[in-house]
Amino acid sequence: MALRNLSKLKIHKFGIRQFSKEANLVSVAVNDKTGVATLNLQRPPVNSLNLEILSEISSTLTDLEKNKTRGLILTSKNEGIFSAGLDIMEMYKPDVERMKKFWTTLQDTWIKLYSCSFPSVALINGHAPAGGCLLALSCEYRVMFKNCTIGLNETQLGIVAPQWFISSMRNVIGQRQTESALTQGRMFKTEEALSIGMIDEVVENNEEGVARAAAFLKRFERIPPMARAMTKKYIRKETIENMVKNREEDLKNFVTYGTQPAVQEYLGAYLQSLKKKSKA
Ligand SMILES: CCCC/C=C/CC(=O)SCCNC(=O)CCNC(=O)[C@H](O)C(C)(C)COP(=O)(O)OP(=O)(O)OC[C@H]1O[C@@H](n2cnc3c(N)ncnc32)[C@H](O)[C@@H]1OP(=O)(O)O
Repeated sequence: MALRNLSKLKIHKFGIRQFSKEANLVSVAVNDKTGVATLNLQRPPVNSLNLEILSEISSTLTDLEKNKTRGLILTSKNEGIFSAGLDIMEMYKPDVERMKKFWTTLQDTWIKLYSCSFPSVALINGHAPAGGCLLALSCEYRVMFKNCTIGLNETQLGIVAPQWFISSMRNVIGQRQTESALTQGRMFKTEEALSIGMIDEVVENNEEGVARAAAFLKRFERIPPMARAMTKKYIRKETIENMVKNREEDLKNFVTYGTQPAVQEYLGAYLQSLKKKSKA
């Protein structure tokens, strides 16, 4: 078995092996022929990122790295929503110890995804606000469904995107577009995201999305993996090192800032507005 730490192995025809974690918040399918792993986010209802799903994504990335995966497609089982971003319940009226663990796990997940040696594609088959956008930006290529939205909307919630969120966006769309997008907390429609280079391709459906993601990964078939991985490492080095160097301070900032009464008020009001909308 290639991925020892992943449980519930099932062998499917066409050489696709399906893996699910015990808690089933993510599932992984590895194509035996190409070595490409598809990591599905599957936390109902909207793939919001809480401690548990982040832990699963993080440990899956470790397993994929150990098992010399040839490529990653990160997507959602819940068509229509890629990920609703960080689970606001982890930040609203938090238990501070859990809040720290949550943030540390988010940092770990980002470091692993941003620095993974294998090529990565986000197949954004639904809305991708905030933390969902961060996951997509951390991949090397983005393929997105029509009629969806993506962006770092933190300022709209009255919160501030951390430096490494900002860097992840700046490295894709540049300083000017990032400043404009983040100060407004702007969510981009698919076509707008394409026009500013936040995504690379637009697709009609899952079948086309998987094909386009696979076509991107195929570009590396004849590139020596070590040369590819080292080049990616050099290009992303500064962003990763800045984050790693400052991660204690980043954690401290998150807790201090996140627990401020004004921020709690914004988060509470935002949660209420989401709930009201879902009941309407
Ligand atoms: C403080 C330092 C910086 C911290 C950085 C934070 C970055 C973040 O990621 S903050 C999170 C930002 N996320 C959002 O703003 C997205 C909010 N959600 C949505 O816009 C929509 O839910 C959606 C477009 C993703 C999906 O819309 P849809 O109509 O399909 O579903 P809803 O009816 O809105 O939601 C269903 C259900 O899920 C709850 N929910 C939605 N998003 C979140 C979330 N991020 N965290 C927790 N819960 C969420 C929503 O309240 C509904 O709950 P109920 O069914 O109980 O009413």
